[in-house]
Amino acid sequence: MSARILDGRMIGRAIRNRIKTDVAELSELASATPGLAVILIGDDPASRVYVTNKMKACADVGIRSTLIEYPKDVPAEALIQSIERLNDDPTIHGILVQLPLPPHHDVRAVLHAISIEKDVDGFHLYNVGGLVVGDTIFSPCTPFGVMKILDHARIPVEGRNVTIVGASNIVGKPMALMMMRRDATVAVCHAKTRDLAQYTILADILVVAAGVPNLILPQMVRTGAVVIDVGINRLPDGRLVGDVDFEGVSRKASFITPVPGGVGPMTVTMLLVNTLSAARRFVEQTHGPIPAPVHPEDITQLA
Ligand SMILES: Nc1nc(=O)c2c([nH]1)NC[C@@H]1CN(c3ccc(C(=O)N[C@@H](CCC(=O)O)C(=O)O)cc3)C=[N+]21
Repeated sequence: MSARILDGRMIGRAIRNRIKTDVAELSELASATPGLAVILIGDDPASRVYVTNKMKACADVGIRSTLIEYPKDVPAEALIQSIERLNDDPTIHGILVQLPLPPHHDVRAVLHAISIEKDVDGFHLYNVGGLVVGDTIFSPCTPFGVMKILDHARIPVEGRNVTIVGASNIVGKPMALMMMRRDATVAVCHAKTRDLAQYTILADILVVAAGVPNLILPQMVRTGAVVIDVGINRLPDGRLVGDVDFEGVSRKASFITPVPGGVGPMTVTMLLVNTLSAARRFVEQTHGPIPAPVHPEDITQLA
């Protein structure tokens, strides 16, 4: 068997085209151009590249974005004040604090200063809790992007065995909740899991977000499985690879996401989706209901 490639750039492009239309419509209808504020603390070059890419993606669909930079030793109070100003700014609909923060910063305190209505990363406790009970305002971008990839390829989730490798707050745990919401049977594995293969081999859908190159080998994957690789690892030779042995596993899986060009571009796309959704919400709260977007299916919904 040779797996079909789930092309995150292509799916992302299709969604971004629709966002572009919706952004233009919202700008015209309510003169509210969606606005995203990105806060970057410190001088991590990788973070800078990610932030630049996100802002470029915003520009492509007509979302205004503002970069606010702080040195790594910015006092906590200054940071919180800056976030509070953005919370009160009617031209800003989404706020993103680029992670990881430099050491010594209290990540929780920073994330929880963000207004839940502007928390387009979905990292605030309220939105995490919303995900648990099924009525979140914003879903975290990476697992949200994974769901959109599956939906786009019409891969059913209900009743299927989903194994998630990685239990982080930003990928593994919210991924598990989204899959449970769709009536999958979910196993979550992590660094302390004994005999990982015992769980991965059961998976109809395998989502890997561990940050370990070649963690998933062909013998660990069931024939015909759908394999979603969330890992991003930079090898010493400069190559970017996921957590899955792509060559080997492609021969066994029915669908597979590549790295690069799989989940990564979808993460950025879902940030745009959440920012659009935040702007719509703002307009509705200040001016009352707005007509539904032109598209029959609401891209901002988790489904
Ligand atoms: N507050 C916050 N929100 C985030 O969403 C967030 C964050 N902090 N910190 C870092 C991680 C990582 N992340 C990625 C986004 C896009 C790609 C992406 O576009 N990847 C390309 C390749 C990019 C490259 O060449 O390096 C791809 O997979 O094709 C990857 C990773 C968002 N993150």
